Amino acid sequence: MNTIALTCTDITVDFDGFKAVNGVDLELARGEVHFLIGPNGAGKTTLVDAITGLTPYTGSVTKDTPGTGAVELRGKKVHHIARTGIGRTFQTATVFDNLTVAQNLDIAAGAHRTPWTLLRRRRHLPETVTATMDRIGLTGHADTPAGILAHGQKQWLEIGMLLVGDADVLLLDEPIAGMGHDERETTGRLLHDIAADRAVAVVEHDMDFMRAFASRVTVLHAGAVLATGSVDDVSTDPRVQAVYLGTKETADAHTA
Ligand SMILES: Nc1ncnc2c1ncn2[C@@H]1O[C@H](COP(=O)(O)OP(=O)(O)OP(=O)(O)O)[C@@H](O)[C@H]1O
Repeated sequence: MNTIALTCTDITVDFDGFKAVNGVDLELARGEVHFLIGPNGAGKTTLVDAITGLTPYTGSVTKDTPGTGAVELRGKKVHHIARTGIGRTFQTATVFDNLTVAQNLDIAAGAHRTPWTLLRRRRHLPETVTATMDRIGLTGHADTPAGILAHGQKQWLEIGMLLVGDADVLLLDEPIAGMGHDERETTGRLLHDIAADRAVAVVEHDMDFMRAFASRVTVLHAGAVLATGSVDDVSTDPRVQAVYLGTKETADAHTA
């Protein structure tokens, strides 16, 4: 039985009267790669923004950490939320282009070190850095400046930076955008590898990737949850088919 790491209850984000997210309930469980899908404007990114503290909302988000218990995240600052173990990537990787792969990971692993010691190349990297580099397939690029990595490799580095920072709930925004077939497969396997003892949520538009790698799927439409369940559950749901076939009126009728 997978344990719940993050619980969103009745999340609503109101932009001057427009509810971009409208009463969303969502549970992310350890051991699962949970895909958040939905048409453009469905509210996926806004929901992630709310969870990570970038957007005000009503409702509740609780993070459950073994040994610590449940903590309410609403009202906490972005860096406090990150410190509870919630890590996020963006569509455009946010790595330090001029630093090497190893240095990027070392910095993410060493929040307690001073800026000078962070920038100085170390003779021995911490074990967590070398192990993570191996895990994300970048050991051969340890001394490569992150700025010249391929797009996919940058995404893997960013995921690695969350791992060395001890994130155990990962929220990834379109991690395979711009990747070729082999990179996608590698990314899908990496997501399942890291989800073994973490909760991983993936905002995604690529339905083939979702079908291949989702443990669970939540479909958002017009700010609300349209369906949640296994790939088969949501694929055969007439409301979901209606949204993706473009017959929005049918979906609205089903939701009402
Ligand atoms: N700061 C904002 N102010 C007003 N409206 C916003 C703001 N941010 C997002 N929106 C609107 O909220 C809705 C949801 O946007 P959001 O980016 O969360 O959707 P999405 O499901 O992530 O879409 P996509 O798949 O295109 O990235 C959209 O209609 C968007 O225009």
